[in-house]
Amino acid sequence: RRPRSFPPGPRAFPLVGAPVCFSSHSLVLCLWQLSEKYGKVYSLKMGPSWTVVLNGLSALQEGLTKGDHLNDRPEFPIHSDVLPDLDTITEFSHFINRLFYTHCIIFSNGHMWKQQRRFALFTLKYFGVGKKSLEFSILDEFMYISKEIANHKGKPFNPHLIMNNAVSNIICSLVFGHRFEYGNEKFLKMMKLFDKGSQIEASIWAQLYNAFPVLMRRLPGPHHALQNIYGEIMDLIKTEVNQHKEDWNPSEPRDFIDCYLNEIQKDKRDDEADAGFNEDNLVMCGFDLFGAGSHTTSVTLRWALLYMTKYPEVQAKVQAEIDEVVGTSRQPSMEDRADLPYTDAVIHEIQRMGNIVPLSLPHVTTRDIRLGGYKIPKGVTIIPNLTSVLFDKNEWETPDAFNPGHFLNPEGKFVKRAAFIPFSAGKRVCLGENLARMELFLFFTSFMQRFSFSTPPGVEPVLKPRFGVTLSPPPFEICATPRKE
Ligand code: HEM
Repeated sequence: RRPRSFPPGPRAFPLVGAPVCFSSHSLVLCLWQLSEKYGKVYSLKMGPSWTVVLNGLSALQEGLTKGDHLNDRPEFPIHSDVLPDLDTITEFSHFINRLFYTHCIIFSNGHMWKQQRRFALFTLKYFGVGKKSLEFSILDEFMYISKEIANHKGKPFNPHLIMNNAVSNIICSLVFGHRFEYGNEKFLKMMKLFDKGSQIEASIWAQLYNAFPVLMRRLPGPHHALQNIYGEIMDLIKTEVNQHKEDWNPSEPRDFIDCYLNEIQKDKRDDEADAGFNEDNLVMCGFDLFGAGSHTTSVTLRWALLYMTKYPEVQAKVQAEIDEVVGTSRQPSMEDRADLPYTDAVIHEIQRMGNIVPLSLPHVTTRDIRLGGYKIPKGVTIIPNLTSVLFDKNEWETPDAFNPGHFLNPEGKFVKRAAFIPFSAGKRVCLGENLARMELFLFFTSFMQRFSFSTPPGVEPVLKPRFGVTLSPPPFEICATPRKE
């Protein structure tokens, strides 16, 4: 039964909750449509637990940006509860499995989360997010993928792997201090494991596990493979940590791992700190940065290419602007952004329409609170429905159409929009927002400067998203024609 003074919502059935929202394909649509019936703040039962969904900019702002009562994450049994197969995993994986996800950035809470997040933000900034050094790494990486793309000689190819490789290498440079050749065995293994892991996380098995852990623990299925997959990724990161320790010089940190090793020493000296800086959490932080940072940016870049094939007139306008401002004799730089308002608007519109993290990540109430006039008790899961803001007809002139004009004033200057929140908002806003924005701008402008993209002859671009860990484009092939130097 719905608790008294709780927000309204669809009828809940015993055990299953609101079954209408159980199919992953329609979950985003379903949650959005329910707001038309029940209002901006409504509740529903997902499996056996109550969830409150926030819709529209003002409800999200009220929930996420005022106070710290929504700063925590709920616990997911699939992360913390699946028992490892002790015979097939290493000792280290076993240790990780027991602690799984309790102490890293994305799913940690309280003091630990604050310290780890603050450190990660500081370190990403130190190694160049927003600075020239990282800009060079991104532009350098573009030269590698540009060669790969040129090798296809205008023939159709699937850009999925190329985008993944490029973006993952940027995280590798920051965390490990080096990039990998695309054919490197270890790199390929890591990409494959992350792919497999996110497929399971996005499957109905994971949803069922989180809803009915006691039952799913006893039933066979792919959900049991997750811990081994993640254990293997952790082992790969651990190898990098061990290599770093061999020639680590505390006064000259080379990357995220070196800085974290320094922090571990500081934490050991300070008995009071208890901020969780230890080697296991270092590995988990690395895992989080890869997990959250590679797939998201790579999916957005794939949307970008797909939208450019769908709207060749927009592509031509972007290319004309880049030709005029940057020319062809040098690579684009972040300093060009202010002079490329149309290109910037197109990137923002791709992110709005791509809507890759449609329901953000879940939060949980840390105490009894009032939201939208309703009383919500401590411990209730909150879903910030970003889709309801990114497609709100009261916020956008043409919410369902691809229209870069949403981000341009009548003089053609770029304008910020409060309802542009693909990275969410508040204290738990995406930690990699600045990095992602840099990557998207530099990769996209470089693509447009060097190539023209089109669909293979006779093929129409399909923009219907696939629901997984993110909303991603369906697999597609593309032709890249080099532009004149
Ligand atoms: C286009 C690219 C990206 C999008 C759209 C995106 C979106 C998001 C969203 C919606 C959240 C949840 C925020 C919330 O809970 O309210 C999030 C969290 C997070 N993102 Fe991103 N993200 C992107 C790229 C990145 C990158 C490149 C990194 C790598 C550094 C990253 C690291 C993280 C982390 C660590 C969190 C968890 C933050 C926390 O719990 O404190 N993201 N992201």
